[in-house]
Amino acid sequence: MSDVLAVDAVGLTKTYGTLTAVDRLSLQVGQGEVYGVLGPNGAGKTTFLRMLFGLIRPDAGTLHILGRTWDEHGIRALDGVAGFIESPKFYPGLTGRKNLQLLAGLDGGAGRSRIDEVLETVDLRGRERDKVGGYSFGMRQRLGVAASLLRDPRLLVLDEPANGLDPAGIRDMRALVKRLAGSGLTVLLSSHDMAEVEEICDDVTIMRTGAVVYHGSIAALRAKAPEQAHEIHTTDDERAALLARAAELEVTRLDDGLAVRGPQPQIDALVAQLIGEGIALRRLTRRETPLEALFFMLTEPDTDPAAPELAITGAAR
Ligand SMILES: Nc1ncnc2c1ncn2[C@@H]1O[C@H](COP(=O)(O)OP(=O)(O)OP(=O)(O)O)[C@@H](O)[C@H]1O
Repeated sequence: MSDVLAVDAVGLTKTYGTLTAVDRLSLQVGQGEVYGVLGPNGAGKTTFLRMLFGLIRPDAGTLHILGRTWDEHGIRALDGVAGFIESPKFYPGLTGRKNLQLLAGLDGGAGRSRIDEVLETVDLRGRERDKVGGYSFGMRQRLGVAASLLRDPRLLVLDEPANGLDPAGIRDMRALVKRLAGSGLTVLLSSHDMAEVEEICDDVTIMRTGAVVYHGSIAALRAKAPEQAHEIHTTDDERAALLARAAELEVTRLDDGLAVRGPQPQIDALVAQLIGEGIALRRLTRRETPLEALFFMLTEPDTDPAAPELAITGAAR
């Protein structure tokens, strides 16, 4: 595999008036990696991808894509790159296959011979002769991936590919991205969903209001995550809270019930103790996963990502 980075952004900045949509973003994606750019709405993910696709120009910073830059290479900066921003657009009155034929033609025709193969890859064989207007949203997203694959890219860029899909659509899209990643393709995807990035990506950059609050591997992020929190509802939440605190669990009173955070064996012991004390357990459910909890800590407006307990800011590679 070549040493050239798939994406090498340094100090990338984009402002709109007084708003800094992307603030000195630096990130490096190696070839063969599956890289997530994660952040809540408005974090600057799409703005970054727009700069990557040359749809807008950065105000500052440099961006190399497979070793090329927009300034030096123009549209050739996208050689070997494919993907889509927001949702892919197709002619609804034409079939999936016809749409792909048209796109392959626009791209110089090279992809025509790949149409069957890419339809197979995205699981649309059997539906390729149906009009796209009758496709589900998930099928259209997968057709968008098929259209990207026609170019036989080395780098696939996907902007929130599972956004707006139903649970089955999300499952299919994640499985597709994982299959593509497993084939050695470099994938850069944006998402607001920690669980999605955790499932698919090796490395992640987490953004909040334009700035990077974490860079690094999912494994390193996981090591920083707090313990799993559970929500418990009992016949006596007051006493249950006292017992949980005595067991050195972190306790938060909710409008209804308690949130307790701590190691699983201590939670198990608490449950046994509650029952021993004659307090019935009405419900015990897991709250957000530890990584989701960490994501909220890093990105919610009222938290300070530089706080010592979150001391992972600037862990850039
Ligand atoms: N053309 C524009 N003009 C003015 N402000 C813009 C423009 N494009 C983006 N912004 C602002 O830049 C910020 C970052 O937007 P961006 O779309 O990149 O965020 P995002 O992380 O992709 O979020 P979302 O998931 O909501 O799309 C937002 O505050 C947005 O309102």
